[in-house]
Order: sequence, then structure tokens, then C-alpha cells
Amino acid sequence: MTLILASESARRVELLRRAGYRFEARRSGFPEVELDDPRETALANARGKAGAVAAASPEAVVLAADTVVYLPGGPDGGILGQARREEDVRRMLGLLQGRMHEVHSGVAVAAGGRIAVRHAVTEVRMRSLRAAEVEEYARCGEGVGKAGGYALQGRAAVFVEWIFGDYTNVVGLPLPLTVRMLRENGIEPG
Ligand SMILES: Cc1cn([C@H]2C[C@H](O)[C@@H](COP(=O)(O)OP(=O)(O)OP(=O)(O)O)O2)c(=O)[nH]c1=O
Repeated sequence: MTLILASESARRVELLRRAGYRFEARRSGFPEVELDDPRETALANARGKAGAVAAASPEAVVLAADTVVYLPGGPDGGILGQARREEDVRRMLGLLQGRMHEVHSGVAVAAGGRIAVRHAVTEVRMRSLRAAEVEEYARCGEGVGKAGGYALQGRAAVFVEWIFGDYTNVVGLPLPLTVRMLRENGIEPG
């Protein structure tokens, strides 16, 4: 059975490879939506990405994911999407620093004309940051293209005091959940 990862994300490719699977990666082209709720947003986007690729390859098992950063509480709370440019990284880190936030991923597996979706959430606490740290990080470019404007697997590791939950979920693909879902569809590593 062919496994297709419906993703262009280098992080997702790397995580799935590390878990030992053989697969092809394909762009989904699905236009992401943002709903009020982070869980529903991640699930809808994961389902949409998997569905788009499965429509073109109905014989394959298609895996997709979506990762959303959510800042709970307060007037400035809400979903933080992917940082598109340096200013977004500056603004998002300004909001996240000194507080706890949630990272939600939706995972979808399309097989045999059906799509199963599940969700994982990890809490992340960022320490207070100096203006110069935010500035330097924004300029280094690492946060661009990342949900919430930072990469825990990169230089932003020094900003994070603790996490509660699955680390791989924060990086973009919750592996324990993914392994379980693939196993349910007869896909094993190797
Ligand atoms: C919070 C955080 C997010 N991210 C990344 C993971 C995701 O790739 C990205 C969130 O964007 P997504 O919209 O989930 O994914 P994508 O557009 O990069 O890829 P595709 O739709 O093709 O699968 O943010 C990190 O790499 N590290 C982190 O610490």
C-alpha cells in the first residue's frame, strides 16, 4: 500500500522519515481555513489537505496534518497563524512571551474513501523575552513559515521554559498519534 504525506513541510517529512515510514510527499494545494476554535481549525485543515490529495490518488493511504498556535485568554488571545514575514514574528513573540500557549495539531488519514481525523494538544510556556532577543530572532528568519512565529526545534528552544504534552506535535506532526492512526489502516514502518 502506498503512503502519501500530503505536505510540503520539511519538518513533517523529517518526522515521518524518522519514524521509519516509506512514503511520497505531495503538495495538497488546500486553502487553509481559520475557524474560531483551534481544535476545529486544525481538524478541518488536516481533513481538507488529506481529502484533496486522496481525490487524485484514491488507491493510496494519505496522511495530512495541520498545526495551529492558540493563545488563551485576554483581549489579545486567539489563534496565531503562520508567520508570513519578519513583522509577524515580532508581533507573535511579543504576545507569546511570558505566557503559556497551546499548540494544536489535527491529523487526518484518508483510506478507502473515508477520512479519519484526530487531534493532539501540547501546552508551551515561553519565558519573558527582552526586546533585543525578539528583534534578533525576528531578523534571523527562522520563525517565518512557522505557526506562532517560532521553531521549538531551532533557536527558539532557548525561549521555552517547559512543555506539557507531545514534543513532535509542536514541531508539526504528533508521531505517537500518527503511528496509531496509520496502524489502524494497516500501515507499518519500513
Ligand atoms: C510552533 C511550531 C510550528 N512549526 C511549524 C510546523 C508546521 O510546518 C507549521 C505550521 O503550518 P501548517 O499550516 O500546519 O503546515 P505547512 O503549511 O507548513 O505545511 P503543509 O500544509 O504543506 O503540511 O509550523 C514548527 O516547525 N515548530 C514550532 O515550534
